[in-house]
Amino acid sequence: MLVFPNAKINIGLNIVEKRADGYHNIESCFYPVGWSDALEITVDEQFSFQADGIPIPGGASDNLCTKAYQMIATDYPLPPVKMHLLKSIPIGAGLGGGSADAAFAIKALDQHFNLKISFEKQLDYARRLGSDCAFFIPNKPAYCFQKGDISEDIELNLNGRWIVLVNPGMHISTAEAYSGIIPKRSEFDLRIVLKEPIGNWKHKVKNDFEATLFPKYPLLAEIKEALYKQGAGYAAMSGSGSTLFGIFDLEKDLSKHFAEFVVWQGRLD
Ligand SMILES: C[C@@](CO)(OP(=O)(O)O)[C@H](O)COP(=O)(O)OP(=O)(O)OC[C@H]1O[C@@H](n2ccc(N)nc2=O)[C@H](O)[C@@H]1O
Ligand SMILES: Nc1ncnc2c1ncn2[C@@H]1O[C@H](COP(=O)(O)OP(=O)(O)O)[C@@H](O)[C@H]1O
Repeated sequence: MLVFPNAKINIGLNIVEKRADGYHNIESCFYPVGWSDALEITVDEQFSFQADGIPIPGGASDNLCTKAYQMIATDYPLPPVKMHLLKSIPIGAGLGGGSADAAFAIKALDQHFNLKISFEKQLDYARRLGSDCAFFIPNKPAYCFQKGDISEDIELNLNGRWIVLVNPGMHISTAEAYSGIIPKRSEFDLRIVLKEPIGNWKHKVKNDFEATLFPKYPLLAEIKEALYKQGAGYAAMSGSGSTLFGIFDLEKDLSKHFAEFVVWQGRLD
């Protein structure tokens, strides 16, 4: 079975408070984007995990795909499989690529082996692998809160708009990014602000990681500004960085403009 785990962006990311378990409660709109990996799962004589494409830190046993398989195999009679991942989504980039791989592995194992794991149980498995992971089970625009692992539907439809993602290549660790944050209550209810026209978002829809990461990595702020100069209706950093995104009304090829970086662009759907 072949699946294509896709990335997400965070449209607004408020870090509201530190929790007793050391994690942070957040409020964010998660939105799926088309930048994807490819994950193939086939029955084999013994379990193996192989990755090609962008090198992934850690070995096969550390990979979230392996962890997803082991977790499901503890509860269900799964045959050994070969998992082959073609990695394309940049790593440590705020795009949730590892979480997407894990969630798509859960969904693919369920479907391929007809395990009939309920939707709620798939969410629970995903939550055990990472805070971002549950979003990728339904994989549709959502308002996510608590650790980012609880969600409600959001009325936000950006279908047909053009998105440009610019990844300058630095790997920012999520844990390190959170450690520099002083949490605070959000000024605006994201669910309400996102109903306003996109042109109103610039000063209201904020990613709290920008305030600590932009001074440390000025290039990130420069790319965001460049996206606005190119006509983005809204531009921001995704998650804990280092990817910036710009949302445009009309198709705009910025691959040459950002030639020194890794760029993905396409239509939102
Ligand atoms: C910042 C966000 C925003 O969507 O995305 P990324 O930038 O990683 O894509 C997420 O909150 C990242 O979620 P995820 O990458 O799944 O994080 P996890 O593996 O659960 O946690 C990694 C580390 O980040 C910190 N962490 C994570 C989530 C959270 N709500 N509070 C935290 O403090 C913890 O230190 C934890 O040990
Ligand atoms: N399949 C995977 N793809 C990417 N990273 C993975 C994967 N499995 C485990 N990891 C680990 O997760 C870390 C970051 O995950 P990733 O989802 O790419 O970043 P981010 O949290 O910024 O979205 C990597 O440094 C890597 O060690």
